[in-house]
Order: sequence, then structure tokens, then C-alpha cells
Amino acid sequence: MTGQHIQAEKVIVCEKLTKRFGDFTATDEISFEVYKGEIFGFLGANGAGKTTAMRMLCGLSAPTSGKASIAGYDVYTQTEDIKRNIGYMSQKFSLYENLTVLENIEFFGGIYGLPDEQIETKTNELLDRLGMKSESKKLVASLPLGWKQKLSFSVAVLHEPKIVFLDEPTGGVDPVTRRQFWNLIYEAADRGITVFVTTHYMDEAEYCNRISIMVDGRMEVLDSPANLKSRFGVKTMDEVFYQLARGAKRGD
Ligand SMILES: Nc1ncnc2c1ncn2[C@@H]1O[C@H](COP(=O)(O)OP(=O)(O)OP(=O)(O)O)[C@@H](O)[C@H]1O
Repeated sequence: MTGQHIQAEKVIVCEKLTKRFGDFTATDEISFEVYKGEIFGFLGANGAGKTTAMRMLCGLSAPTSGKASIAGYDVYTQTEDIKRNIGYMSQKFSLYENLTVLENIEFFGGIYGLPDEQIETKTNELLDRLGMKSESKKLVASLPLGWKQKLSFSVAVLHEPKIVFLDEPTGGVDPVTRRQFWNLIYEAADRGITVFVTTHYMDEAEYCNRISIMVDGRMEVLDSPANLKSRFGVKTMDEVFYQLARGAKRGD
């Protein structure tokens, strides 16, 4: 990853962002910045606090303390503006299985407030890009998982959001299919969309411009994969992750 397309504009700025549930601190004073067009990997073992942090960044859950601005909007007071400027995809929530490919695209285009003629143009572009023209009238339920994931990502960026949040987007598919999915991510980043992605796959971590690793609610490291490997004196991100995560108290 060269990162040549990354621009100086900051689209996520977090300062000591914290979420407590009673006396348990799920996300503990995390501070970081993410740039326009950057692919930012958000890693951590189970229970490290990733989902909690991501929900705050998407304007879905109010922080206990700290600051964050997303696409220039405040996470306490401007959550509706945040939602309009982001895309979101997760393994759990994505497409309607009982609608066709076309119906799903039209549905989400409508939700994002795109005018009909724009939905039509975007739909054609999208089906072309994915090589799915002949599948457009098939039910999503009948598609292979890898295709569903690619379609789901394309729908999440249909409205050209400033940032797209991906929560373990490629679970359950093989490395070749994951690589194809990542080509779509690169194209989106080249268009200036910032990609904020959580993953448990270390091959995917290598594809990010920078990655952070959360341990027990705190952001322990944040750097490029190459710098992290060199700092830890190891050859793979797997080893970096293992060295950090083995000290964790939370998790399965
Ligand atoms: N609503 C809640 N009330 C109490 N504790 C919570 C709540 N939500 C999350 N937690 C706790 O906060 C910690 C962090 O959870 P979170 O889901 O953010 O982790 P994660 O890094 O996303 O893990 P995973 O990879 O398993 O999704 C966990 O110990 C979890 O049990």
C-alpha cells in the first residue's frame, strides 16, 4: 500500500474518547486521527472495545467523555449529520435476503435520499463494476456469500459518503474472495472515501495504510503495518497482534 491517494484533510478526530457502562470502561480515552482517503484498520481481540468505539463514531451511542468529530460533525450534538455522511456495513446487518439485487440497490438508494435518475445510473455502474448484470433479478439469498459482501459494500458507498465503516466485512470467505473485496475498498479510497475497517484477519490488516490495535479498551499502537512489524522485530502482523493481545485481560 503506497498511500499516495491520502489527503491532508482529517475526517475523524478523536480525543480521549471514553465509554463506560457502570464502573466498567469499555473504551478508555482513545485519541487518534484519520485522513481523507485513508484505509484505517481497527484491530483488537474480542471484547477489546472496537464495536463500542465504532458505535460512538457513527453517532449511535453517546460517549461518556472525550471528544470526537466525524466528517466535521460532533458526536454529541450532530449525530444526524454524521449519519448522512457515512456508510456502514457489517457482517450482521447488510442486505435484505428476500429482495432481489436490483430491489436492494433501489431500496438503499432511496434510504440515502438519492434522486431516481441517480439511482438508475449508479445501479448500472455498480452492476457493471461487480460483473453482476445477469444476477440483478436474483434474490440476494441465492448469491454466494462473497458476492453478497461485495454488493453490500457497494450499497454502503452508493451515496459516496465521506467515510465508510466496515465491521468485519469479509467473515467466512476465502482469501481470494477477500482480495477481490479489497479491490473495491481500494477503488473507494482512490475516490476519496475514507475506509474504517475492523477485522480479525491479519492478511487484511496488511492491506491497510495504518492500523490501530486495541487492548482492554485502550489503543495500544497506531502505525503502518510495516512500521509496526519493524518496531516489534517480527515478520508478520499476526506476530505483532499476538504480542499485544496475549497480555489482554478481556476476551474469550
Ligand atoms: N451495553 C453494554 N453494557 C455493558 N457492557 C458492555 C456493553 N456493550 C459492551 N460491553 C462490554 O464492553 C467490552 C467491549 O465490548 P465490544 O463489543 O466493544 O468489544 P469488541 O472489541 O467489539 O469485541 P468483538 O470483536 O467481540 O465484537 C466487552 O467486555 C463487553 O462485554
